[in-house]
Amino acid sequence: MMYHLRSTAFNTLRHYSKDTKIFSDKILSESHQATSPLNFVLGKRVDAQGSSSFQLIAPATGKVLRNIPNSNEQDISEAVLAARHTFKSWSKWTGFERGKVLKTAAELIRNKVDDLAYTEVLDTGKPIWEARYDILGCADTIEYYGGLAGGIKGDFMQLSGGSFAYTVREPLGVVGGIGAWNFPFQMAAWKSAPALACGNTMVFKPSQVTPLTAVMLGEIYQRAGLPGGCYNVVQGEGETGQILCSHSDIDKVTFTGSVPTGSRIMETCAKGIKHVTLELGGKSPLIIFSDADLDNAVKGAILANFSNQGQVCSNGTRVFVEESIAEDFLAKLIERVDNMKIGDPYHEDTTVGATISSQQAQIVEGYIDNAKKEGATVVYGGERVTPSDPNLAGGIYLRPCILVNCTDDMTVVRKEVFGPVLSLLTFKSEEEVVARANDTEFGLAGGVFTRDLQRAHRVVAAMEAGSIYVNNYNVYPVGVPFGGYKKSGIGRENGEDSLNYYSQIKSVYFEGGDVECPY
Ligand SMILES: NC(=O)c1ccc[n+]([C@@H]2O[C@H](COP(=O)([O-])OP(=O)(O)OC[C@H]3O[C@@H](n4cnc5c(N)ncnc54)[C@H](O)[C@@H]3O)[C@@H](O)[C@H]2O)c1
Repeated sequence: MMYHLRSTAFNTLRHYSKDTKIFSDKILSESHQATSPLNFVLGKRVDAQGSSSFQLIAPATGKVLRNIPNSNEQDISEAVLAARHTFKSWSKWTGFERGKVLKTAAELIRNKVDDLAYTEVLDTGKPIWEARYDILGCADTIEYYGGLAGGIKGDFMQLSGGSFAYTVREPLGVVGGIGAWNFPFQMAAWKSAPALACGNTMVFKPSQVTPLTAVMLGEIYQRAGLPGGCYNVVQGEGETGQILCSHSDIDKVTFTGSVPTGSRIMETCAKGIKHVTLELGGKSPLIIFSDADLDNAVKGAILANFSNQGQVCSNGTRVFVEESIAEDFLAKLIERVDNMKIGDPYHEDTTVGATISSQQAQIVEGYIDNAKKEGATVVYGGERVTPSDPNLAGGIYLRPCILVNCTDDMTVVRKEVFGPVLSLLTFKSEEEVVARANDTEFGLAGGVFTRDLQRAHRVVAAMEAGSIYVNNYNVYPVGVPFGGYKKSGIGRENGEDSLNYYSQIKSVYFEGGDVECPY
């Protein structure tokens, strides 16, 4: 994910600069984040008690920032207990009152955007303007759910003889949230805002790779008037996530991450018959017909592959280009990608920051090597770049990679790479390309570039995916639902529909006459 705003706003933000402040704010942010406790329970930062720990490494520099203890059963029980206790009162607030808190939080996020963005870069290595963009999008999302909260309501049905029925939309209880590392603040915001709007409370576990900004969101909610215990954070690796999902007092789990972890979480939740929402991986197709506006198609392909260092779940990494324009498309694509600036993510003009970790970089490079063995050709990039600043020597910077001579059966074309690797495939007919586009276990997103309206609608109708873009890619305006078909997930986030996944319906029958009983 995820760009919420229209592209004009995107360009404005891209050039918004506070260069002179960046360095000092960055240092401040680093020192604060290196020492303060990172669990958040009952409205306060607290240290976890677990005996094992993990390292927090800044992707931009490769430097170890600190060790963080894994939250153990005791830590999780305390957080869940706090959430359960506060649920009793929070769920009785009116939707309008809950909405006011969310709207205040959105404003506080906007006021704190630089601090949040610096910290997000520390965690992720993404370019600062992208981080700022993500954070402002989250403020919009939280405000959006603040607006919806007051309108959450049930139905009324008049029945015969003076009887009637009504429904009440009630919260589920305590929600366990688990996030991935590519959009850390967004995971916390997209899950907590609809959950809180419905009257639930939450215990959120960010990815161990990016633990910092989910806690800052807790402090913002607190300042906005959210009662302590409504939103709690526990830090830890997979084992901590497992304990959270298995806790008997968790009513629902909302998860973003890979398919194998999602499958394990679903299994765990099945034992307790818990509600579950899964936002999982993808291998999405982007189809470019010969009548498309070529410049826009090239821009779309870049948005579909290379933002956030290619670490975007909805990326359209299988780029199908109609054979007759493939050569022109490739030439324009290479020219534009060659303008991308790789380096210090804190610089406003950087467009490719650091890959999240050395392990992830090795996975990406493994896919590229394997693609070459299977017959693909690297026509651009794929190699490591060493920035001139020695401070960045420990970070991993990968040049975006374009592969040609690809076939549908290659590993790189079938598996989610989660890095900046575009596979270019060609096609001859609409029927052929739609069948090939759908030939995948995933169904998160897809795109089509064409000027032919009827064809656009035909292709959209035939594509098996949860989000489809026509003549653009990876745009996520606030309010538009997001989620996957097939193995890409269950449920939807971002949009009114999300409220259905954080609430349940109570139906009430009221008898207006005497009881009719045949016995
Ligand atoms: N569909 C979406 O909205 C979306 C968005 C972003 C990322 N993703 C997907 O996320 C993946 C990359 O993220 P990742 O590497 O962090 O994924 P991951 O599955 O390795 O980890 C995700 C989270 O699950 C936790 N976890 C690991 N094992 C667990 C267990 N047994 N029980 C409970 N929690 C456990 C991790 O600690 C982490 O917080 C990609 O597949 C990407 O497509 C999907």
